[in-house]
Amino acid sequence: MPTPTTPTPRRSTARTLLRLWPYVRPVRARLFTAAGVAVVASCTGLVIPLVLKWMVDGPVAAGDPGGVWLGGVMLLLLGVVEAGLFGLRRWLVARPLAGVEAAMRASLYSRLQRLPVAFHDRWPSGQLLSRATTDLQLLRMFLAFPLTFLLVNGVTILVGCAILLSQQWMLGLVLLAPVAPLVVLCSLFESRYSVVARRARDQVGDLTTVVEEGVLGIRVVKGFGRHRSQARAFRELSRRLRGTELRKARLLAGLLTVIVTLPELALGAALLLGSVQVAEGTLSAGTLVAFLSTALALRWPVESIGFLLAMSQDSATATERHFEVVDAPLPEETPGATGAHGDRRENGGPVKGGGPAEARGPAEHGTAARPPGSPPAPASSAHRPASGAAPPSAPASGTIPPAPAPMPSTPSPLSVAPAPATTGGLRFEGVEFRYPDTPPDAPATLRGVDLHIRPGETMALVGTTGSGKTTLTALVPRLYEVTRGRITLDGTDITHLSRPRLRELIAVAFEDPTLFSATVGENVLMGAEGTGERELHRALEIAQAGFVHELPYGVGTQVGEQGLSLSGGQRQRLALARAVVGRPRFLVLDDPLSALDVHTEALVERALRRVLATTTALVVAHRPSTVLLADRVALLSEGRIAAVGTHQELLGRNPEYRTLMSGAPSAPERHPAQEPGAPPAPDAHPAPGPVPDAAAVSLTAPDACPAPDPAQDSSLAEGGSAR
Ligand SMILES: Nc1ncnc2c1ncn2[C@@H]1O[C@H](COP(=O)(O)OP(=O)(O)OP(=O)(O)O)[C@@H](O)[C@H]1O
Repeated sequence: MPTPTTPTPRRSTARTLLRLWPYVRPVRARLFTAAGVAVVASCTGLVIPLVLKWMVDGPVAAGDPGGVWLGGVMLLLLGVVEAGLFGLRRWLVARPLAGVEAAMRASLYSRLQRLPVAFHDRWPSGQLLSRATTDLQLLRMFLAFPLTFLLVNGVTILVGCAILLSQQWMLGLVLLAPVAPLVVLCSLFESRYSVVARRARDQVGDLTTVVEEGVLGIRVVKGFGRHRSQARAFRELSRRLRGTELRKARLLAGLLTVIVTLPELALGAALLLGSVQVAEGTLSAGTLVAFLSTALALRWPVESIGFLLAMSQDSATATERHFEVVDAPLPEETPGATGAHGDRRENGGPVKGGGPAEARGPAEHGTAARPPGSPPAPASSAHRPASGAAPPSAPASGTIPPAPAPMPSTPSPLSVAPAPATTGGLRFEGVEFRYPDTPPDAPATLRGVDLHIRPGETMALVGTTGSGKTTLTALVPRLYEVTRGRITLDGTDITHLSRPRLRELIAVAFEDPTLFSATVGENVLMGAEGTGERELHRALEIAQAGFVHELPYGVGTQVGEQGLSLSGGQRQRLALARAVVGRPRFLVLDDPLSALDVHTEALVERALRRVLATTTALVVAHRPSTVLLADRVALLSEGRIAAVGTHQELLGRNPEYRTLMSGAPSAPERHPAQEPGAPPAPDAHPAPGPVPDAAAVSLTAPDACPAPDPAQDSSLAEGGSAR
């Protein structure tokens, strides 16, 4: 795929511009009519010299004032008609071309939304912004002006040349003599100008990136007093862009000089020759006047060719850049991926111990069909009692009521009965992941990750910074595609689910809580389309986001761009509310409480516990307090799951985990049995004792114990829960 630094190989200008046809097609009738009107208007202008010839050779020569007046009126009428037709052309194209620009922008934007995160990782945002704004403006201008006038002026020049030749073929040939050198010159200009035009557009994109970074990062720039270095970077890029624009101007000036000079020389020669012929009596004065008037009427169409070619080149470059994004391959959908219908739970999810929440019929769950060979559904996957579950009649109190009784139905994946504990839940099987820009000789970020989060279970994911936790969580909603292995949700490979379906099943709260320029309510409800006020308030309560009620307009308050008018902790709570508002079946939280104070964190944890009791969740955790939300903990180390167990188990037997949780700066020890990739095993040397914060950790001990999973490592099946 091309990137801003590796543009697509250049096609001819005409072929590149022809790619605009699908956008122009809907307005072709108006566009062709407008072009026809402009041709008529331009040719009307060419009739004026013929009327002049008639006047000079007729009424003027005969001293007939009535004829002269008649000629004058005819000239006036012709001028009015020409002006009126050009006005009509403008009116015809203005509205449809604004529509073409809007359609192109919409298609670009929709493509940007659908392109994989890996694409956005590689493309600077300024390059995309400039493609969506200035490039498209340029294309609209091209369709409105140069495209029409290339045609109009071409036809005018041809008709004009025919008139010249028919009036006096010898003078006509003199006037046409510069055509051959001009054609060669124009083609040379095109090849040189196209390179510089592309460079200029890309530099505009780079400049936009710097402006965007400077504006978005204004706090850092000011905080570190970096405005001078930012300004320097900006000036340097501006200087380069200026240089490129000057090069463009020089090329265009060179072309224009020749385009103006050669026809002027030819016109001078024709005038001289014509005057001699008039003097010799071989040419009438009227014919010479008409000839010169026609030649002068062709001056603008000829001289404008330089500008029109330059604008066409700029537009071809903009078209190329537009299609580099629009042609970028979308992530592949597995043929037959299951449906896009909603599976939002109205009555809660797979309630732990509260009944087979996943055992719901298609009437309740949409129409997704179970692929052949899907495992049969067992009676229940719940393995601990639901804590804090409210009865179905009172679901808005921050608790999630148990699911209704199973309905007899045709099974469908992820929407009916729970899969067996061995295959149900969220499972990573031999998952390997390598970022596209990772050098081939560098190790993959994730290397053979095997992890099973049982239905209804909460698994904490811990690991040193940069160990790949965020990367692993990003694979679940398919923000990136696994390089090898697979991820299953209740036994169904996520690549067999359509993306809308997958997004319905999984909610994610990222480490960096991005908010949009919208109201608080809109930001939260983004997590579940069509969800009402009640759910919104439930989600805000879970996330302990009561602060929104103190905002000037409550949930209707606009948050600034990227939510920067809110504190980090407030943004994080809104992001958490967004994740839980749709009562997702699977929840992926990337360190969701990192920006909260201890008091708020405890409150959020308490509410979150009730949500986690009804979902299958993977929670990236850096702190023991977050780890305690989980039933079990997985330690990610050097791209592999190095150990899985309860918090207490890992504290007892895994030195690396102990070090991580205690915050000790020393490098983690590693027992041979815990080499990366080795199956989790009990520590040969039991832990020497509680880590410094273990006592604090046990103070917030949980209210539920997960049942052991025989499918998991037997060493992990024993021991109590950290909760
Ligand atoms: N978009 C990307 N392109 C290339 N490499 C990346 C990208 N994002 C992350 N990485 C690399 O992948 C590795 C894992 O990053 P990741 O963000 O998953 O770590 P993490 O465990 O979540 O770290 P932290 O605890 O600091 O959030 C790092 O070495 C990082 O440099």
